[in-house]
Amino acid sequence: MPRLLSAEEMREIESAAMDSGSVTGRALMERAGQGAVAAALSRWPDLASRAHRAVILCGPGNNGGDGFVVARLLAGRGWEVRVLLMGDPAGLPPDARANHDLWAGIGPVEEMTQAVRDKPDLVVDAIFGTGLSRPFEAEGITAALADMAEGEAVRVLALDMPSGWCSDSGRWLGEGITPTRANLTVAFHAAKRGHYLGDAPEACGALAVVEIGLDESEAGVSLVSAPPARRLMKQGGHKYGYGHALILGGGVGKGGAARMAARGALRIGAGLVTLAVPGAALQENAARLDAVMLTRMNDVRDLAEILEDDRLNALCLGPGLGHGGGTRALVHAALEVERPVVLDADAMTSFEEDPEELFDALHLGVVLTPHMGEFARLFPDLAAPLKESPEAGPAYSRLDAARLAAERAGCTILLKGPDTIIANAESAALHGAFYDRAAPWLATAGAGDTLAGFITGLLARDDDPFFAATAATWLHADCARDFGPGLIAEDLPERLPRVLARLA
Ligand SMILES: NC(=O)C1=CN([C@@H]2O[C@H](COP(=O)(O)OP(=O)(O)OC[C@H]3O[C@@H](n4cnc5c(N)ncnc54)[C@H](OP(=O)(O)O)[C@@H]3O)[C@@H](O)[C@H]2O)[C@@H](O)CC1
Ligand SMILES: Nc1ncnc2c1ncn2[C@@H]1O[C@H](COP(=O)(O)OP(=O)(O)O)[C@@H](O)[C@H]1O
Ligand SMILES: [K+]
Repeated sequence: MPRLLSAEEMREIESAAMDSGSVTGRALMERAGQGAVAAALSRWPDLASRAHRAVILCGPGNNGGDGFVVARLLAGRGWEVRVLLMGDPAGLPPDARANHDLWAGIGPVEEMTQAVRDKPDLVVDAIFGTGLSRPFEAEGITAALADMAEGEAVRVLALDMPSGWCSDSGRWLGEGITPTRANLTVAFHAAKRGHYLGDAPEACGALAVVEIGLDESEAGVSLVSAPPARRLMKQGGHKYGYGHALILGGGVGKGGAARMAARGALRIGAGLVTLAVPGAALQENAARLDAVMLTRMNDVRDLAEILEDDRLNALCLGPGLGHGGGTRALVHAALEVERPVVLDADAMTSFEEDPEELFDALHLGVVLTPHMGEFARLFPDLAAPLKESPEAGPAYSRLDAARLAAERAGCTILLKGPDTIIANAESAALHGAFYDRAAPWLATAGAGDTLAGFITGLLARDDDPFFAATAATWLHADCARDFGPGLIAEDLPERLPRVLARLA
């Protein structure tokens, strides 16, 4: 899986390479500029066909240095280039200063003021990249940038990050200021976490990652990619070899969520799936189910009896289960048998008065699948800082929140959203439904229930919770993308065969 870096990890990789003597900062900066120009011309071939006009906004650090390189390269292609600098050239770090001086031999460096007015073909945002450490206060500059960018024909190219966005958290660091936006963001060496978190991906427009000659490393968190097909296919054997998932369902008229979860578990390859519902709801469920089996479960005693069959090796509680003491008792009974279990929706919310009661009972085989609202009920202190405007970068992120929650809960947490985070005590991974994996059709009722079912099905197949959660998330988004507009949650399990066949 590709790795997503924090600003600090990126700096460590750069310094290690420079200290080893394998590369200089100047060479890295030159390649960054070259990569950015190449990425822009490849995305917008009309810009490659003849010379155009560019305005380049350079900041006081090395991001600004990249901007000077881009200015020089475009001028070399015959472009008319206007360069504006925020701050004093004397304060630029050495590599940026060197590139400033090279540019100064070609054209003027204007002072960046709020009064920039222009309508170029390309605006290059090289104000701040990974070094943004304080709130972004340049309101006039962002307004000028937005003004220049207005209109169909103008393209905004952001170097590393649209300025003002925190590259660690994907959060906007300019409270009260209209956020910057780009049409294309070019990241150097590796994508940063902020390219896949919060609102930043939308602000980035498209994302291109360019090589600047640094070695791959194990630093960072994984960006979830396609799961290996061999772990998802069936290789002969008996249905019990693929496990038996038990999904708990709600009462009369409340069974849809659990039925979708059950169908998801079966489609993803659990050998057998049984839905357990109160006696009064048996008939309506029987009318809606074929391959999914049905059993009666009126209360926690019934559940304990059902669980005496230890072939039921993965459980799912939450979708449509109802809120309150009855559900809490069921969750305790399910956790006591120490089998892999997904706790979703009502199974989490039922503990909002006393989350510790839940945490005390959790074990390593559990996957909690909250969306942000549910997360805030179980981990109010970890969610609260995400609602406040960050004061400095690198800012606290959803990734940080999910990791801390996983540590506290002692299990795997899957924090849902367009940026889904999967974390346990050892690892974290991020699935970004952005760029070429956008799946906005997942914003539909019941999408989360099917995801819970997908995870449960993989747990029944004996996959470990972290793999089950990451693979299910990827498949879930792929089903949505494969279906496209018009998607409703029932469609998700029905798309799995196609998605799985393509992976095979
Ligand atoms: N190192 C390399 O070799 C390579 C680096 N590369 C490029 O460098 C970028 C990282 O460079 P960077 O670390 O210099 O950070 P950058 O984003 O330019 O900003 C730092 C400057 O902004 C200032 N500042 C911060 N916040 C502020 C605020 N709110 N308002 C006002 N000022 C603020 C801060 O001031 P300070 O906090 O130090 O006082 C400092 O002057 C990276 O994104 C990539 O583009 C590539 O070329 C590859 C090779
Ligand atoms: N805009 C979006 N882009 C990508 N994925 C999304 C988007 N909105 C929601 N999702 C995904 O859809 C699912 C919704 O789950 P949830 O909020 O629990 O819905 P429900 O409770 O209706 O089942 C999650 O997996 C979430 O990651
Ligand atoms: K930038």
